Amino acid sequence: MGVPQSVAVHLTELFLFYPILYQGICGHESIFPHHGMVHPGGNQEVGKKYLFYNVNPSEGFNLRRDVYMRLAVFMNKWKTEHDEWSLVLPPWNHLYHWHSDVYQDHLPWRLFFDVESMKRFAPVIELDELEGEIGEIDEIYYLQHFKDAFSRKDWDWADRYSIIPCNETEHRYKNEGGFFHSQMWGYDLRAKELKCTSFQGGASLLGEVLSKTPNKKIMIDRAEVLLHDRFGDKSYWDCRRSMRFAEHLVAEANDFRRARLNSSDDADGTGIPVKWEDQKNVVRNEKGGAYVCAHLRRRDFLHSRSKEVPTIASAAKQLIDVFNRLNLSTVFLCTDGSAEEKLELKKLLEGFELVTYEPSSSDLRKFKDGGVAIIEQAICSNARYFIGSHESTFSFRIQDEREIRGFPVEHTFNRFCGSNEDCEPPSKWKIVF
Ligand SMILES: C[C@@H]1O[C@H](OP(=O)(O)OP(=O)(O)OC[C@H]2O[C@@H](n3cnc4c(=O)[nH]c(N)nc43)[C@H](O)[C@@H]2O)[C@@H](O)[C@H](O)[C@@H]1O
Repeated sequence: MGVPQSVAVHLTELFLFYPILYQGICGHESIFPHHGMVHPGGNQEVGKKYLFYNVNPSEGFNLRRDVYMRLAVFMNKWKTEHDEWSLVLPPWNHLYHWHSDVYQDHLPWRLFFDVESMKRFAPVIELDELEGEIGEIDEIYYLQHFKDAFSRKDWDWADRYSIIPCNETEHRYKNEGGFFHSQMWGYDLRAKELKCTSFQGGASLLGEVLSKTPNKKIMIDRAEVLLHDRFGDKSYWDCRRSMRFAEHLVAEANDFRRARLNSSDDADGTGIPVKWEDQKNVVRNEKGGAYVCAHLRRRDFLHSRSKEVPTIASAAKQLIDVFNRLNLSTVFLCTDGSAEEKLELKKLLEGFELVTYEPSSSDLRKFKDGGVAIIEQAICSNARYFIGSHESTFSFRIQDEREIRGFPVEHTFNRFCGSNEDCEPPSKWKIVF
């Protein structure tokens, strides 16, 4: 296959960091080759079955983490009687919100998360662990909401699904040569069958789908349609705690905390056991480095949630209120806003210190946009106080991390108000063991 230009430019980097992916890109036409039966030298064990999934391309990093959790919680239960199934982690491909120009396709989860830790909660496997030639997907279930689900008052909300005729304008698959093709994660994905599926319910409804199929490679596309079976219960939190950040990102965040914020786990009382399974509870007390963390979501939120997003002047005023209340004077800011917006905020916070994480270009190549976001989230997870953005999953994931560390709830569940200065505080999703 011809190597795409963006891939060619970064081959050295790929070769250094991802030898298996390098082989996947250059050695085979695709990870889903045209005549691919299971590769004799491949990694697949006899009798193993694979559940692949994919998410709507426009969704962001932290929403995708939430979709993973819906599936992982299901797999955690499903594996007790069906240990032949593994959940295949979809590689990260240049997301809509990743604005830097570094190469960021075909990224494995281990670049961002401690996958070994995740494996101790659910049977998950990276795509590149399947080693190249995995052949075609047998069946794709392309999920969509039942028509009228959100417009009828007398709607029946019971869990159910039904296979419906596929409307070609609603999905991204092309039927060619007896296969359904789609470009996915930078590969040409091929499937024998496409089943458009109206779906309503939690991820455990997949159990019915998997029990009925004789096939071994099933994909759930538009998996964000699946809901959490139970949001915020013990299983949810076990899964969430298993999603430790990759070690190199935690190390970078810790170096930054030490150098710029005079903060460390030992000094701030924010340490947690090395293994998530060893943590049995939290002791809630005032803790964290002597700084506020602010997550200020801008860009698409300025339009999609215009009433809930503060002006920069209002954000500065709200931060000064927090400083005065807590007797602090430093804010670590994470934002997807522009350099001008950051500068404006800095000027308005005269007399206080505004700190941001600004990766060098080599840091950015190493960590990618996803890694930078995680480093910022890790720094925020250890701040004395957090204030986030309304309905941003980026903020929610910071709140989770802080729950895991046992901050007082009033130091975590706070948000910037938009035009209504007396806005509703965020829901308090407290950790459960
Ligand atoms: C309106 C919806 O909002 C949802 O966003 P929301 O929940 O904030 O959170 P995410 O799903 O993570 O998507 C927002 C993305 O924007 C970038 N981003 C946002 N804030 C920051 C920040 O403080 N620091 C850094 N480094 N990056 C940031 C980052 O790439 C992040 O994954 C989206 O998932 C949906 O696609 C949709 O756009």
